[in-house]
Amino acid sequence: MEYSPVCHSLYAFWSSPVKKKLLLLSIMFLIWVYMLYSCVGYCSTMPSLVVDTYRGKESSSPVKRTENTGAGAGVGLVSRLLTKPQPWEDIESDYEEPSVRTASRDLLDADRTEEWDEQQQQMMMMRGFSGGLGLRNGAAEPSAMSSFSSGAGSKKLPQAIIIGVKKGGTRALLEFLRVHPDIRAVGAEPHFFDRNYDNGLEWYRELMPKTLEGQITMEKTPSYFVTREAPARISAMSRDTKLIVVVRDPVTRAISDYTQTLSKKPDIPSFESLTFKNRTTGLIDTSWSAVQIGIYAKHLDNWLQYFPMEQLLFVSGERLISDPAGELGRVQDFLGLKRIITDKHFYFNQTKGFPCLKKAEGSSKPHCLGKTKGRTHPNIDP
Ligand SMILES: Nc1ncnc2c1ncn2[C@@H]1O[C@H](COP(=O)(O)OS(=O)(=O)O)[C@@H](OP(=O)(O)O)[C@H]1O
Repeated sequence: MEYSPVCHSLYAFWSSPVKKKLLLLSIMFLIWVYMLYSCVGYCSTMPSLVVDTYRGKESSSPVKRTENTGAGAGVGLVSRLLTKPQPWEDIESDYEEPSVRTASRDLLDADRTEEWDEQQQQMMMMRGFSGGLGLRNGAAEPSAMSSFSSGAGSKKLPQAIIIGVKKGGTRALLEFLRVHPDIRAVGAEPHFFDRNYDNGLEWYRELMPKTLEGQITMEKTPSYFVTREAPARISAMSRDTKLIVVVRDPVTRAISDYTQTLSKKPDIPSFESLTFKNRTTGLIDTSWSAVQIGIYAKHLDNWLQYFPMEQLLFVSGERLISDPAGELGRVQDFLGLKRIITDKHFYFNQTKGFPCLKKAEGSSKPHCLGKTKGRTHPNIDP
């Protein structure tokens, strides 16, 4: 047999117990790194412990809570790196459609400004997050680090969107849906098809959580329903997009909208005086956004120019409260998913006065929506 220096040094290496241990340790280290890599990927689709700790401390403004500056920004970044956006984020939709905004009173403009700041913060955070991880010029170009930290799967444009309506119960629906293992959703409202369209589809896709084969990517932005350009834009992204609209009695919806504004600006005029142009004749001011958003048929017409009725599902905001499992059953059917979310996922919380999840996604504890969902409405003359 021919003498081989390679075989000889390998033999010499293997016969030394210290070197043998070193080799084994290196192999174990490599396996550990591989497992860590896989786990990070897996964890990114798993409930988050990081965020749960602060989520437990109820606050009405999680965005402000975590993502402003200093340590908070750090926690926000880490949580976004390790987890998908969290359920039960109690972000509100204080938008107004532009036409409505012009016609509405100062108070609602101010209201929108406040919300706009909050949304901007959120978006800036998203931009900062993407930028820091290898995005150039807003184009999706994930760096090695981003691929590493966000794990398995790929980011896809949403196949289903909750497009409205504001104050209909959209947050409850999204958070209930997130319990389903085949649904992955963005926690915050991306506002892509109304405010951020110029950022481009790649920017939008980059906001999405990674999904595995067969999983559905979702988002909710209730302002889409009343945005004139939204149907054409969504159709241009994909004509197959499934659209979900949570509708609620338009009068209750208007009061809910008003209550939200009132909570931020207690000095606004009464609901009645904003509703009527002339109280004696009963002439309603349909240009007031709270009324305008509730003219569902008008907005729906716009959607039907681009999508067939079969691609739209109307969820009852009222039944979402009285029979959440029933409504969730309809939604799962519509999305072509197995009915996994059932009665056993919900319980009625007497204190909250609403159905809550026995175990929210991301937690083993029961969870209700935060205090900005389910406000006490002022008494309005029937
Ligand atoms: N389970 C559960 N818990 C709490 N609240 C619930 C729930 N299901 C539906 N709702 C109703 O959701 C209303 C808020 O609607 P949205 O989430 O669409 O609001 S927003 O447009 O995103 O700001 C909110 O309206 P208000 O009661 O006026 O606050 C609730 O009535």
